[in-house]
Amino acid sequence: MAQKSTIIYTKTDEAPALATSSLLPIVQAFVKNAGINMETRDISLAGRIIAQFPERLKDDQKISDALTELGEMVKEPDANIIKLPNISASVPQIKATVAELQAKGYDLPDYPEDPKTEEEKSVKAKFDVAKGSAVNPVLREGNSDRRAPKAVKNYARKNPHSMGEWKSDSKTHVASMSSGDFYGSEKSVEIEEATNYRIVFKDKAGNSTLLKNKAPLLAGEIIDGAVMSRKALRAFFAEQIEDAKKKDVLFSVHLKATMMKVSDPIIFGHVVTVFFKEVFEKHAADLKELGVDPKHGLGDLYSKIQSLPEEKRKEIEADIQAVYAESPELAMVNSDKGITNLHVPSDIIIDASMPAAIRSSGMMWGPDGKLKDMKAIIPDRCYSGIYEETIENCRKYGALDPSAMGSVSNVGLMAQKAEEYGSHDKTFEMAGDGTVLVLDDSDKVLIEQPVEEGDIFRMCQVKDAPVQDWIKLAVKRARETGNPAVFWLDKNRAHDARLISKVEKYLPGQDTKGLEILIKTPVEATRFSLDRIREGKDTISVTGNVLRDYLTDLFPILEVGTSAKMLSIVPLMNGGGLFETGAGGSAPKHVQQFQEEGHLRWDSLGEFLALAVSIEHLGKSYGNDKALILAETLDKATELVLENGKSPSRKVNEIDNRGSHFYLALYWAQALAEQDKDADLKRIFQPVAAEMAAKENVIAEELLSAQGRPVDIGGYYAPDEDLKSLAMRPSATLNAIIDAI
Ligand SMILES: NC(=O)C1=CN([C@@H]2O[C@H](COP(=O)(O)OP(=O)(O)OC[C@H]3O[C@@H](n4cnc5c(N)ncnc54)[C@H](OP(=O)(O)O)[C@@H]3O)[C@@H](O)[C@H]2O)C=CC1
Ligand SMILES: O=C(O)CCC(=O)C(=O)O
Ligand SMILES: [Mg+2]
Repeated sequence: MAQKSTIIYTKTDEAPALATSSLLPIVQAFVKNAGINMETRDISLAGRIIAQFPERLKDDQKISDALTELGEMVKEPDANIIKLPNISASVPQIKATVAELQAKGYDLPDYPEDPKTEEEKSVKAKFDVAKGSAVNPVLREGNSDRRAPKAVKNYARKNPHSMGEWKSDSKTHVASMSSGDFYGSEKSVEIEEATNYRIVFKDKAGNSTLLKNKAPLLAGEIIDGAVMSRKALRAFFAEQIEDAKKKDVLFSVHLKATMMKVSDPIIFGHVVTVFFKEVFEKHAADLKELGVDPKHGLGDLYSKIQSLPEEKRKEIEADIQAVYAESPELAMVNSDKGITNLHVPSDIIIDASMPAAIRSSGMMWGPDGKLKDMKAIIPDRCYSGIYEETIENCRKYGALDPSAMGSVSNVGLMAQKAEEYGSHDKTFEMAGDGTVLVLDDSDKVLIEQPVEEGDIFRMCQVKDAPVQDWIKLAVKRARETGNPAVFWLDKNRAHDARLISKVEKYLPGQDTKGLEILIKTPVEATRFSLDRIREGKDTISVTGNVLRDYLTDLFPILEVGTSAKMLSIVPLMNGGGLFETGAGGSAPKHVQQFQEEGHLRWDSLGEFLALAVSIEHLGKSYGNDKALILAETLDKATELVLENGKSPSRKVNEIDNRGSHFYLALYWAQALAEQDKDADLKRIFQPVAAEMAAKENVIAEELLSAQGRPVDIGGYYAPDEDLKSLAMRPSATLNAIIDAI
């Protein structure tokens, strides 16, 4: 049960987890004065794995299954959760976490790559609970409202971030399949009466295999079935490799293997084996023996061949080099370390990778460490057009101008595992040729798809209640802002055509008088929004779950430099609030910098914004006036952090994450001391503000002097809490003030 005065602050991974060690003690010291209890729940990758194996662990190693608990909590009206970004783990990340925990004395099993026994299958099933995007779909019991707050936008206009210039002769382009993809094969139905469905594969000989057992469907639910053809996909990759070479552009792949944790790793595996065809064919037997799985990338191959006799290993390495010599250059994730776009699937996450390239003149890093035009491979056509259109727009009109451009906010259909991002348990790689059938209780065929061996079949669902809630939220945002709201829906796509009918059915039930509400295909909507953005005008994008994800990185990165500065609210369908921090991820590169030189460039602005709305939600829900004042003053403090340039710098020996937290605390205390609505808060925070101001230089100095050398926090996925806290709270003077509040 969620308590009325409790806010849950999630403990996650990497940079946001480091930042939490510094920020949370400050926040707790402030909010307790409004009777708010701030508790943490561990949903980090390490925490999620540990929670799966209690029977193997000592009592002091066990942790409870916080994700399941929060998954229940979000259905209660009292829920108030601040959700920081967490790792959506690829298999290489899971293996690294297990190795780290084992070395720390946790008796965890190895990740079974190729489970054969029942025991191994059950172990793998447990790891799969923690794999990929395992957290967000569980917590997102509501649709999404993401936007750049006014203060953030104003700041960006006055202090525009760098933007790479665009040339009209840029060779950068997006390449997608022309047939055989999910887009081309999608079939969609709306369920009339509640029933159950099951998914069955019928082979050519008429033998049936049950792929998914009976699961419920509600009236009004939309379900889709689509297929990615293995043959068409591989032929497409082969063509594009040739074409990239001919055009002399970098070959790059952009997928979402974390959220699309079944389909996209398979697609990634195909591009790896087509690109390195000679290596995988010539050494097939050895690589099979070693258990190399192309779905995990070239990195997996490199690490597994280390156990081969030197001669054999060198032969394979030479064959890889021979492929490089013959092939187009690969886009690099880290050119210094030789890590390519095909090394690890979790390194090429499309929502962040495409906007980053568009911001850098449409270029990515090549093997020589220099920026170069690229071919962006996005195999499926469902959403790739938005990037092609944006690229085309920049080529035609030049880079966008952050000092003058408008804004595109988003209302995203996300609740109850909507659409593709809820499809993992309904996605299958086909074992043979035949037909996939989705059948209802009366054995009626809901969807039928012909398939061939190796094809990927995917079924998605979206329930009617979330769709209605989404339409309402769109109208609400249009009303609140006066901006046009555009539904990004493509009538030529089976699923979208059904959603359009729902929009047409439910919109008349809303008060839309005087509002501009449009429906456009994603490509048209991109053009419409970009035309407006160039005129300094704001537009609301109303999208499905995938475009929600893509657009809330794309536009923020272009508009304000990073999606970390987004306000990201999930009004839960049962009345509670889930407040996400920013729209980006856990920034692994920031941890690397912190470990090397003691500087954490993570910007906690997303946390500041989420905290303010969370505290405000609590204040409004329970008539807690002190909470309302804390929220209001926090927003003031956040604006001052921006205005006074107290955000983290990217460079060592300048203000970092910890310094920005100090200034937030100082400005927050000052705002509380200055207000006259609540005498208690004023009395408590006057001396705090005075002392912080008096000791500003000492504190700033203590924080800066902690930088400039390597930091050891006793681990990566499961760092030592004490070491982490020590590293993240290096100012004794500040700690004393905070701890005395
Ligand atoms: N909501 C969630 O839980 C999400 C989780 N993820 C997970 O995060 C991990 C990394 O994903 P990735 O695609 O690399 O995307 P990230 O958003 O983590 O990182 C991309 C880049 O964005 C910039 N950035 C992001 N957040 C901040 C911040 N708060 N302050 C300053 N800069 C920031 C950094 O740029 P620079 O390096 O230039 O400083 C960073 O390298 C993956 O495990 C992924 O699954 C991803 C998205 C959302
Ligand atoms: O859950 C994830 O893996 C990433 C989520 C994400 O990128 C987003 O919601 O913007
Ligand atoms: Mg995203």
